[in-house]
Amino acid sequence: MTQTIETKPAHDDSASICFDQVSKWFRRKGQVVHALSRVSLDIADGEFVSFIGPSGCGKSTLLRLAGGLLEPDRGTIDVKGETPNTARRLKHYSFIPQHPALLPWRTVRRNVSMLGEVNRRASTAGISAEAQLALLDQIGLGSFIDSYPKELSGGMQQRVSIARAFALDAPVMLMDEPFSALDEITRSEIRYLLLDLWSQARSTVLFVTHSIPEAVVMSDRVIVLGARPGRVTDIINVDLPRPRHEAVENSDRYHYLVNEVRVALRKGSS
Ligand SMILES: Nc1ncnc2c1ncn2[C@@H]1O[C@H](COP(=O)(O)OP(=O)(O)OP(=O)(O)O)[C@@H](O)[C@H]1O
Repeated sequence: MTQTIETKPAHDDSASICFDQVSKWFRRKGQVVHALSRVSLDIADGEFVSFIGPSGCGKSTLLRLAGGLLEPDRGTIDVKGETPNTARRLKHYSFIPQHPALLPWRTVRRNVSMLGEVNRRASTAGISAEAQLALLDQIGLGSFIDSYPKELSGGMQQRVSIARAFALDAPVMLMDEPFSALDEITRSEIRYLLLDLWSQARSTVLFVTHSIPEAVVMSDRVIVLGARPGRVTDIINVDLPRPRHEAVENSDRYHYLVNEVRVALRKGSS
């Protein structure tokens, strides 16, 4: 039997993003894939929420629906009082994809300023040029601002992608497995850097990951999805104190929460 979990009553006024009974089907080669079933979820302003679940359970689809790149077949999504489409036009979003997708002919500095230049005519052109340089410094790229992407390691390129997203200063950030292409040491370093930047920006974050430890370290809540069709099967509140640094991974509470998510995932996929 499918289960729908509602965290708060639908359309909580203080929520930044509300999914209300959202379902999505895809049609592929004459077959219908039921990607998401009746997802209801309220995400608070400034909350960091992770989505975790088995491959194909609809995590990226949820992100694309929230970002207005797909339309739900049933249900509604509200982003700061707007439809996702309008929110996209109002430049409410920034996005960190799995692969950095930098422009090879632009330096680090000009990759980071790029989206602000594109949005110049919108009300949100992002942070100032000086603030962008400070951001690059904070993320460890201060000596590489005039380098080209091909001169950087994969981890450094992903840092540029993160800086580019934060430079937009958008109220909602969508992150689709942003660390999955990185080795474990780089991944761990960058996740805490991202948390530092987020603690200053305080945007609302929807973060897709396959990593249980990562979901726990980063999030205020971990949303566990089950597959066929994709649906919310559990929600784990992460009450670890912030700011979080690597030491949090030594705490008993962290290990307890990692286990909670593991058990929820097992339960959701059985
Ligand atoms: N554009 C599309 N056309 C047809 N089917 C699609 C499309 N996008 C997604 N799907 C299907 O919808 C389901 C959910 O896909 P989605 O990519 O959201 O899952 P996911 O949880 O992000 O997967 P993964 O963890 O492997 O990245 C899958 O069965 C997928 O094949």
